[in-house]
Amino acid sequence: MEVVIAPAERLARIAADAVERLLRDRPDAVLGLATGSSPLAVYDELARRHTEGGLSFARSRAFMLDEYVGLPADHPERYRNVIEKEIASRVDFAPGAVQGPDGLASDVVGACAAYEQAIVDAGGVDLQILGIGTDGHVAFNEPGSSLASRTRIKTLTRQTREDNARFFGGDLAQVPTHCLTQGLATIMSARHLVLLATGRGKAEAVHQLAEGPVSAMWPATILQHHPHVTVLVDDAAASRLQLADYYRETFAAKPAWQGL
Ligand SMILES: N[C@@H]1[C@@H](O)[C@H](O)[C@@H](COP(=O)(O)O)O[C@@H]1O
Repeated sequence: MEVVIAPAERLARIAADAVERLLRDRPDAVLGLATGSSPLAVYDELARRHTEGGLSFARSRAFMLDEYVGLPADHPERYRNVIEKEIASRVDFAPGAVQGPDGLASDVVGACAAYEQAIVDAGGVDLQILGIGTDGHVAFNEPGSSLASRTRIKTLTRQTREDNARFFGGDLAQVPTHCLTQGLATIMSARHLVLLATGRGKAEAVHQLAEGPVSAMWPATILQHHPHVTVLVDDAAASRLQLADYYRETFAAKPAWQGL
């Protein structure tokens, strides 16, 4: 696991560099897109590079991590609509190239199995962008999630619903109680995981992710078993890392050609 500590604007550029390097090398690469506020600056940077630098997504495909259950198709907080607004509509993905779990499916089990199959049929995710919840969840794999889980329905914790109430006018009652989410094993199947976290509120989760024991109580800790993980954090999110100095020295000495 590589931990990079840098100001938030630089983190977004570093993540965008990894996406750009992948797409220039393999234009038909498969991306994994996350919602939440953490990746927004990365999406801004990618949209800018598309407009100003000719970075093309036309041959690529993308899979979303998760989706609320039951939000109407036109609800602005439905993750499919959030991803459309924040990145898909700002670049040149082909129609239908961005997929997400169907939070309105009547056959939930079938929809989750179909989503897993769609990812496999696409050849798997090459680069997965991730955020992390304050309780250490990734996608919507809440504490207690099976470390071997696949896409399925989950009940959201009160903590996550409170964290996300800000997107629903601060009204907890408007936040859905359930979601469909890629499982931890699904996420672990992606070839490169790039996780972004900023702010002191994420410091404990980031410490557990990088330095804690692997445990379902901090679901993100499963990433310690992945061979290619990049954790991009600002000073505040890094404030509880025991090995922060080592991570800083290592990244400062890293040759540019290595990329992430
Ligand atoms: N399902 C999303 C996660 O994918 C995201 O990582 C998390 C953190 O969000 P933020 O980046 O806004 O802190 O929020 C939600 O729960």
